[in-house]
Amino acid sequence: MSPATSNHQPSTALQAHNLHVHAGTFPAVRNVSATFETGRFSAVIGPNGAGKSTLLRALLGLNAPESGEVCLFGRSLGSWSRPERSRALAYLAQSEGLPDSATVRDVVALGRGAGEWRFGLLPTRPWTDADDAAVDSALDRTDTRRFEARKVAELSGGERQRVALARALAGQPRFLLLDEPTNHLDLAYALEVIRYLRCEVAGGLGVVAVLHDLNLAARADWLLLLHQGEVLASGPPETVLTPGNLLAAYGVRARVVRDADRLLVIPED
Ligand SMILES: Nc1ncnc2c1ncn2[C@@H]1O[C@H](COP(=O)(O)OP(=O)(O)OP(=O)(O)O)[C@@H](O)[C@H]1O
Repeated sequence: MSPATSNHQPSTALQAHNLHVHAGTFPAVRNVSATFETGRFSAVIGPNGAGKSTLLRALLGLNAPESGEVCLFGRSLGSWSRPERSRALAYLAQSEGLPDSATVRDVVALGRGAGEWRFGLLPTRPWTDADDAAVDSALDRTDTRRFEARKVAELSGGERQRVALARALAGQPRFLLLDEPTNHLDLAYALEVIRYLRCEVAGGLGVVAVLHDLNLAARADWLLLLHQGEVLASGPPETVLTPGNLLAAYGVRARVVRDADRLLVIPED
């Protein structure tokens, strides 16, 4: 192949190729293909039971597909070692269990593998200044440094969510996959989480977030709309959040209006 026709660009994406995934015995994800880029805020949307969480878990390698493949940076996820994979892909589950008696700083340090020290396991490598710097940076970027010495038990739900985010960021992943990160958060905290994620995306992180609030999803760069386990639409918000797609996916009539630079979904039912 001549240099002009060869593709020397390394892939920067997390990709699903014709993915079929079962949840239990139920075919929850059916023939899904999608490309999630680094430096892009992608949101997975769709009604309850559409297969969003199942897809997210398959992208993380936590659910093995029945058929199809997940590739990270052009390599099948199955060929990545577990430590390699968990360094590249961070996950924020719907309700993150954080150790109540630990301090915020100790919890964020767990994102660097500090559990080995904290829980008396055999450390596989020494703790370094670079680890401290990564913890400091994650605390600063999530505005949690000011309560780093407090115990997790003393935090509000919104503060806990930011600490969980800081823990994930401390590991310096290439992708962060989040399952309903704004669940149980009030409007201000929800917007704040989206704002922190947007800053990380500007720094090159790939974000893939399952979101139920379509007006928050409208702030993403790219959307994947699932319906009954299949892709109903994908692309920039203005091409996905259309009255026709919303009716097909949710069975709800809605107007989609543009306010300044933002889309707003207004249900009419
Ligand atoms: N262990 C299981 N056994 C059988 N069916 C399951 C199992 N887990 C999930 N399902 C089904 O798979 C489908 C997809 O579930 P999934 O949790 O991926 O959907 P979701 O889009 O994330 O839903 P929600 O928005 O309600 O969280 C649902 O119909 C669900 O009932």
